[in-house]
Amino acid sequence: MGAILTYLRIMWQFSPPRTVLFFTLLILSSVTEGVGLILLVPLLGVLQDTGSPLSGPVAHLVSALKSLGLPLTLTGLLGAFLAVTVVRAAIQYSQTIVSEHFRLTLLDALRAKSFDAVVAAQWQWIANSKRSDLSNLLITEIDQIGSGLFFSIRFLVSTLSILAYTLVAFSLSPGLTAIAIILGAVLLFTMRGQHERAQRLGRITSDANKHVQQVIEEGLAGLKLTKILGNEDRHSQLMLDIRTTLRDRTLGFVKLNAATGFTFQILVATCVVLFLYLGAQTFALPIATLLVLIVIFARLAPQLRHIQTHINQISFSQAAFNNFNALMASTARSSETVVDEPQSPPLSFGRAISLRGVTFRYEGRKASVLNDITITIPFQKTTAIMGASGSGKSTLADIITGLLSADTGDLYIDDVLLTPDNRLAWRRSVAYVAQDVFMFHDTIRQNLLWADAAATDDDIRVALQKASADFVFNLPDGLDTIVGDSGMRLSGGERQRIALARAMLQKPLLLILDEATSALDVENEARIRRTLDTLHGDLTVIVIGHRLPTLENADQLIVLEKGQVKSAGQWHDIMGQPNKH
Ligand SMILES: Nc1ncnc2c1ncn2[C@@H]1O[C@H](COP(=O)(O)OP(=O)(O)OP(=O)(O)O)[C@@H](O)[C@H]1O
Repeated sequence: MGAILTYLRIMWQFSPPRTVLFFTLLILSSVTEGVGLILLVPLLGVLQDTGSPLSGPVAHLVSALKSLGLPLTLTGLLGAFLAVTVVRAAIQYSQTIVSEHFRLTLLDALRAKSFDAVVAAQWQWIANSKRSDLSNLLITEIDQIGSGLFFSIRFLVSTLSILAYTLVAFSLSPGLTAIAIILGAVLLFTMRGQHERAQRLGRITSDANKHVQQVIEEGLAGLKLTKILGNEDRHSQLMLDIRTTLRDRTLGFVKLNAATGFTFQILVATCVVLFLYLGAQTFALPIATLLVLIVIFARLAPQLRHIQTHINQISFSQAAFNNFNALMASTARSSETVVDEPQSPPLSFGRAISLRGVTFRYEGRKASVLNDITITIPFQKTTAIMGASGSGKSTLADIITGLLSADTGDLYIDDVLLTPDNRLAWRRSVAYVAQDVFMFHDTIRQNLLWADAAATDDDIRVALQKASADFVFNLPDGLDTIVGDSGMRLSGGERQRIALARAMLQKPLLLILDEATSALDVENEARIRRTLDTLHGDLTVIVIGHRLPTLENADQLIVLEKGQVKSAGQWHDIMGQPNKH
């Protein structure tokens, strides 16, 4: 019941007017259903020509029909019955469309909300998250929530129908209906163990779905390694195991639903037989009333069974809903508190970027990765950062771009302290090219336009030339060449040069190259070096790397060792040899 209330709350929070419309249609549908049923009593009376006195709501309805000028003949009553049925069908038609539209837009909003929450989370949260769990939540679990919503709506439809039938039955035979209500309540109570089982099955199926997503994503991403190691069979076996687990879980739930339906059908049929026997023998009801009660019970029985399976389905979807809530809570705690409007201008600077006593530790790690870093990156100069693998160079770059925030210490852009409020504005001034280049499965042009959607072909040409990536123009499809998954159809060096061109299109104030020339051959590395030379004096550049040729033209060299600045100064002071600048 708690889950249904939760779904109702979500519906209300999403759109109060649509919730009101949905419930209005639901109530109208039940009322017309009840009226149609009550109409059957005089109709059957006329058919049988019993002339037995009418009482309760039947009498009220008949006098209402009389006052409307409707003759209480067979034709008049059949006409009224047909009219009520048509109205009910029209209401049910609208109700189906309204509720499905409501459900789908609500689901869409939940998907967008969770995706936006992930995008707005701090980089460290994103880096620590399991990609496959996130995609499972955004695709499969949201679909599960959609099914929970669907069955909550069906539950409400069935409940109101049952209510309408019960009210009509009560007006025809209060004693008999009272017995039916008590028996119905006992039935529902005895079945509650099924709901707990459904909830448990929902939880384990949700875990199995996560695992499937992980195996599929990692399997596809690691296919090259799989083939080289000859591990195709191992991979297929892994997939088979997880598919079997998922199939067994799903089958378990199907069996649970089928068992619920089986038990319920028998119990309900027994009750109906009992009622009709009591109605005819003990309560001695007139035949018209008895016939209507038969119609009511015949309709009531499947509705009761549906309600059971609906509750099972809703309980099953509970795990997905809990995961969604956990994600929203976790992203809310780790959200970048950005006051800055996305359209505000990039944060500019004209003197230096300064880090003062910056310390940083990754969550779950005992030791700090960066310790008391105090450095200055001068405006329009080139700074090289060197250090052994794991010394903290990339982490330092992430702090400078504002992707990570220091645990202690400050980052100043000229005299402006970097805070959550101006972090986005600062990031718009920074271009970052990493060793692993990310590319969309799209054309080279679209990959470049990601940096500046308004760039013209001329802008693109200039950027490609600057980045020594004019090989693009020799490709058969030129800018319209599809790069493949993550740029797989290009060489590592080609990807790096396109990434550099993309950074150029951004027209940044600070360009960070994090091992960005590691995949280049000597000739292309020399060309990039020449590009950097032409940018020298116009752009502030940070080059992170191990390879001396790319670094040696820097104005300043910072050497990191185990997260600390080992030395900082001019190249020749540290390396004992002169450079060009
Ligand atoms: N997301 C993370 N969570 C936990 N620890 C991390 C994370 N990213 C990096 N580290 C750890 O932080 C340390 C510094 O990593 P970093 O990538 O900054 O080093 P680096 O100097 O750039 O190394 P390389 O030259 O090999 O790229 C390493 O010990 C690494 O294991």
